[in-house]
Amino acid sequence: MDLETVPGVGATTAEQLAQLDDPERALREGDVAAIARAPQISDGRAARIARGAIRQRHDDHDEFLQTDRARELYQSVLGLLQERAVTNYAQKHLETLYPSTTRSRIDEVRSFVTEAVEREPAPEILDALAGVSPLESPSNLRVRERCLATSDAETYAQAEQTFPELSIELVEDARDLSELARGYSTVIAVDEAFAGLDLTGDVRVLPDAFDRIEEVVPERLLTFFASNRERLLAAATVHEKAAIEPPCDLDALRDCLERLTDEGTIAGDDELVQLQRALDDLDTAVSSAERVANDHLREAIQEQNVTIEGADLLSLVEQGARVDSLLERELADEFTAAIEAARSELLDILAVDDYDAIAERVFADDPTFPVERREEPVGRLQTELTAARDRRARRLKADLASDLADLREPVERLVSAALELDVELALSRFARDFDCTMPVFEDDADEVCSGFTIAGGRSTLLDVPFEAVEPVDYAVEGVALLSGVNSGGKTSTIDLVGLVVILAQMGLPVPAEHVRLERFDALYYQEKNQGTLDAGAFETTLRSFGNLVHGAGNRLVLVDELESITEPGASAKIIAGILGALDEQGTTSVFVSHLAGEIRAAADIDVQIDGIEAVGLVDGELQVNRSPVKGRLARSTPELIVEKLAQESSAEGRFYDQLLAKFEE
Ligand SMILES: Nc1ncnc2c1ncn2[C@@H]1O[C@H](COP(=O)(O)OP(=O)(O)OP(=O)(O)O)[C@@H](O)[C@H]1O
Repeated sequence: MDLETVPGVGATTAEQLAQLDDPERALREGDVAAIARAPQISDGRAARIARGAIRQRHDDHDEFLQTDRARELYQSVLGLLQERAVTNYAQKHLETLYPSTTRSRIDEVRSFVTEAVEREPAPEILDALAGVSPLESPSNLRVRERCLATSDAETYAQAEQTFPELSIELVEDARDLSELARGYSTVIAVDEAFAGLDLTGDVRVLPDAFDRIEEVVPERLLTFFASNRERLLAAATVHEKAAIEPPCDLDALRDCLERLTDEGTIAGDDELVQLQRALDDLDTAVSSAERVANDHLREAIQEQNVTIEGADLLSLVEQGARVDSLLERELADEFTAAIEAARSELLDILAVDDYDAIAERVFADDPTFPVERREEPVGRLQTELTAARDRRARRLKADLASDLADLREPVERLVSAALELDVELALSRFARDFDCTMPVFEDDADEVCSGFTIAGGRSTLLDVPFEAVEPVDYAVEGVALLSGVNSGGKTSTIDLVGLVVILAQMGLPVPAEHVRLERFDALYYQEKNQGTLDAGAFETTLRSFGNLVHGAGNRLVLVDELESITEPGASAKIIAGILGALDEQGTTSVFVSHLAGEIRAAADIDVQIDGIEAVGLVDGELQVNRSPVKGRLARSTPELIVEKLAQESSAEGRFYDQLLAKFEE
């Protein structure tokens, strides 16, 4: 795949993307999190690139959202979806959902969503998802006790690429290798030519080292699993709680993780622990053994009455004989017992098998007081224990790395599946929280409909809790004016229309009992202006409508109180003209207006007027029927208040009757 063919990806971005492990997969699957891992690519940019790749796949090049308000509605929808995702990954992935004009893209998402909404968003799954995130490969791993050696410059360069964790050394002959073996615990020679040579030190000749990466650097796998432990365990729990078939044996995975420390070394091996402990305790164990022997001897000497014959005393004094010989003669048994006690103390503390012979040599059989260690056997013990520990650790690491190698690829799928589930659950939660249903597109249905029909629609964007939102029925084919009392819900109704159409064209379910619509090419939503525009701004707004009425295709146009841009008389004429042009094009349009009557009067066409009516005034509060009534110009709030005053029998009754009659003219 040529990355530069993706819309929005130039030469520099293509280079940045090429540094990913598998950029084609990331683009194909819309994996925003992976794309964002490329250098210099922000999350927002990654989402745009992923959307570009999807658009390219569906040959979907038209922008559906044509105005700021349309884009704002889309962002609100996205926000509601993202709030329902647990992982950062899913939040970003949801940004690849956009309102599309192509049937293949809408159908693709619809089939994904149809399955997703069946998923039960159980709290224990959501809890487990909190611990899942994409797997990471630790980048700063260094293994210092091992090196790789070659005599070939090309192999050297290749080794540097393949084994960034190891030092790579250039050598000429066996002597160089043996020299290296003094500085490293293990030297891995990769040239065939070194096989069969007499090499000293731990030098392994592995000409196929490049195919045995796990064996050469088992630490790479071990640290990968150690640093991703929590994510892997969480992803495993997600699979169990959601009853999804895992791509690997989860017990085997857990068992492997238990054999690893957080640093990527071996955990839970008794023998290794014993060897390490013996090494750590060696010095204190020897000191403790010395103390045992000397305490024993001190006690024995204190209790002893030594009778020295004159000849012996003379010999001691004249020949400079040491007290040792006296000790040997008089306290031989006690000395033997003291040395035995010291040896057994040492072995008890070290608690490792197979080292008795060396440990026994730590204390000499020749009687001395005080008893002191011999450094040579202590040093031997140190060397032998270290070698045994390293041997054991190496073997266990190799065994574990070989078990982990089988899990390396499945765990990627394990985590991906958990993250994808989060995307699905976000959609499922959205559909459940807002009682959504799948909309029906005109081109899916037997009966052709144009425009839209919403039954029992409830906006998710209102300033009241969703449970308190009153359902709205509204259908428009062609152009319509929407009239209604102040605060009756006119803006909220066209918001609902915009919201429903955006969701439907994203391929998502909509918050309504039933929705039918045509597949629109674009959404123009002109929000209400705050106050009259100056001449320049007025001209710009008019120009935007000029462009709109010249375009072609099935567009949806929603406009809120356009009359506020200029004086009422002129507004009514302008709106009537725009409606006429839109009607000619067959565009579906809803214009919210307080001047619906005046506009109809100025229009050349028979414009449909719908009305959001107040059904009465209770304690000064308007009671509103939120569903626009077809073909009815809604009475305004002032008219309702005048009517109420006229009905109340009062001295001014006649005055209010006359006022009311003015409204009915
Ligand atoms: N379907 C509904 N269910 C419950 N409350 C609603 C509904 N529609 C609107 N409302 C309430 O009515 C308020 C006013 O709605 P909205 O702004 O849409 O009215 P409007 O007719 O456009 O007002 P204006 O004539 O002042 O522009 C909303 O803020 C909301 O609290």
